[in-house]
Amino acid sequence: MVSPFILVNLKTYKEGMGSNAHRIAAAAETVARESGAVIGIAPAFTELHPMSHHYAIPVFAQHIDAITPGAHTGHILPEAVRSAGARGTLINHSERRLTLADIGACVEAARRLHLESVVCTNNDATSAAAAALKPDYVAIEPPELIGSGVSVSKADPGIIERSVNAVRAVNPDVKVLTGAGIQSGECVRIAVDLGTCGVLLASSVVKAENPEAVLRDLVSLI
Ligand SMILES: O=C(CO)COP(=O)(O)O
Repeated sequence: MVSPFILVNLKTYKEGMGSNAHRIAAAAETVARESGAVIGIAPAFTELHPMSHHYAIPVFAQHIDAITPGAHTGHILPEAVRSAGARGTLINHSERRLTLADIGACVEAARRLHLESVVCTNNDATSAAAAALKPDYVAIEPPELIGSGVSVSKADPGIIERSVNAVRAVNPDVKVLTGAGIQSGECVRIAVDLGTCGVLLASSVVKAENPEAVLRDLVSLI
């Protein structure tokens, strides 16, 4: 099996800020090296540069705005994310929803700047729509399971399967991730067996007493 992509979204959890972000990134680097899995993190914007500077793991922004340099205030400039060392960016996370037009513009901006794009979706219809925009990844995350501790892999494998099929029907080059409640190697294994290339997750790693142990478990069945 090809090694899965494990992307850990640190959100704005206090357990994912400052020294905690360093602890999670160092753990990700160690477990990635040991296992051969690709483990990335999506830290707060203010942590992008420290994380990309100190660790040899892919670092993703949690969001970009579809703007170009100029007179905007309080926006996230895609060029700034790139120069802070990001490899890619989430777009349209359930906690940072965008219009379809904005999603399209963000995917375009990411492509122009050689940032990998991960468009988050909430069902198979939006997964198909996202795939039509030709991002690198579509990440299907049922919102009701996000942060619930109940794994999408076990509670709703059908939504993963339908999204994989929907994305393949539109554009087979677009890779699929899944997330919401992912917490173990078994969750990752089920997701990969259903045709995804990995998982997007947060709380089980970020809020863990021992993030390294959880990361090790996540890659244990690959
Ligand atoms: O929103 C998520 C990742 O972006 C999923 O969050 P949880 O892993 O906490 O359910």
